[in-house]
Amino acid sequence: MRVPFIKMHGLGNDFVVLDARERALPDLAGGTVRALADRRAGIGCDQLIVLEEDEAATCRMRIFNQDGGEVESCGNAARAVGLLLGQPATIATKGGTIATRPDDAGIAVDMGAPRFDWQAIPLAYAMDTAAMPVGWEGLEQPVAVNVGNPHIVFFVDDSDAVRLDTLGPLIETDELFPERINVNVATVEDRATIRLRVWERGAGLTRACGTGACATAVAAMRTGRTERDVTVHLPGGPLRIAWADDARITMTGPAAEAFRGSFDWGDYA
Ligand SMILES: N[C@@H](CCC[C@H](N)C(=O)O)C(=O)O
Repeated sequence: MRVPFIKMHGLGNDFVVLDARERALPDLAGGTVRALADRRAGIGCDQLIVLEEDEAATCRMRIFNQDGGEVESCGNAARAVGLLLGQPATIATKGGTIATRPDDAGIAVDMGAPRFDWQAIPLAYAMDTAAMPVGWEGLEQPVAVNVGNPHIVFFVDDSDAVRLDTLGPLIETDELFPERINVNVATVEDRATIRLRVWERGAGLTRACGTGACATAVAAMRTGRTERDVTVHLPGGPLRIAWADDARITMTGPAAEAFRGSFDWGDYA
C-alpha cells in the first residue's frame, strides 16, 4: 500500500503528516512510528501526525512521538495542521479541542486552558505546583503545568548552560511523573521575553516545542515573572504567547511545508 505524506515543521520541530481523512490507514503500531521517524533509516521526524475525520471538529489530530508513544498535544503540529487546513478550524486532540486561524505572523492557535492541580499534571503525589520542593543537580523549585500535555519548567540564570541532554532524560523518567514529562529550562530576559530550551518526552532535544512555550509562559505569568503577553525564543525561533484572563492560551507563530512524498507501508510495518 502506497501512502502519501507531507513533511512539515514549526520552527524546526518537524513532522511527517499522514492524512487518513479520506483513506483510512492500517493500525499504527509503535514499531511503525519509530521506523518512519528514524532519521537514518526512515523519513525522519520528531513527531508523526495522523489526521482523521471528527464528528464535531474540522478534523482530529493524533500525535505520536519519535519513540512510538501516542500523546495528547503538540503546539507546533497544531500550527502546521492549521496551515494545511487554511481557514479558521477546530482540531480535536487527546488533550482537548483547539482552534486555529491564519494570522499575519503565521498561524494563531487557541490552545485551551492550562491546569495546575497536581493530579492534572499528573504528579505521583500532592505538592505545590507553583514552587515544587524538588530538584535535580542544581535545577530546583520547578513549576508544573498541563497545557494538554504535561510540562515542568525550571527558571534558571542561563538556559544555554544547562546540560539538558543528560538532565532531560533523567527528569523525564523520574517516578514523580507517572506519565513522564516534557522538561523546559527557561531564562526570563525581561518581563516580555523568555529564552527557552526543551527536552521533549519521547523525542529528546528539539528545535522548538509549542506546548513547552505555552507552559513556560504560563508558568512565568502565574509566578509573577512576566507580563501576560510574551515572546518565547526557542533555538528554532520565536513564538508569541498570551494568557490574558487566566483562561485560554493563545500561541502565534510560523509553520511551513517542506516537501511531499510517499512510502510503501509494508517497508515500515
Ligand atoms: N513538539 C510538540 C510536543 C510534542 C509532544 C510532547 N513531546 C509530549 O510527549 O507531550 C509541541 O510543539 O508542543
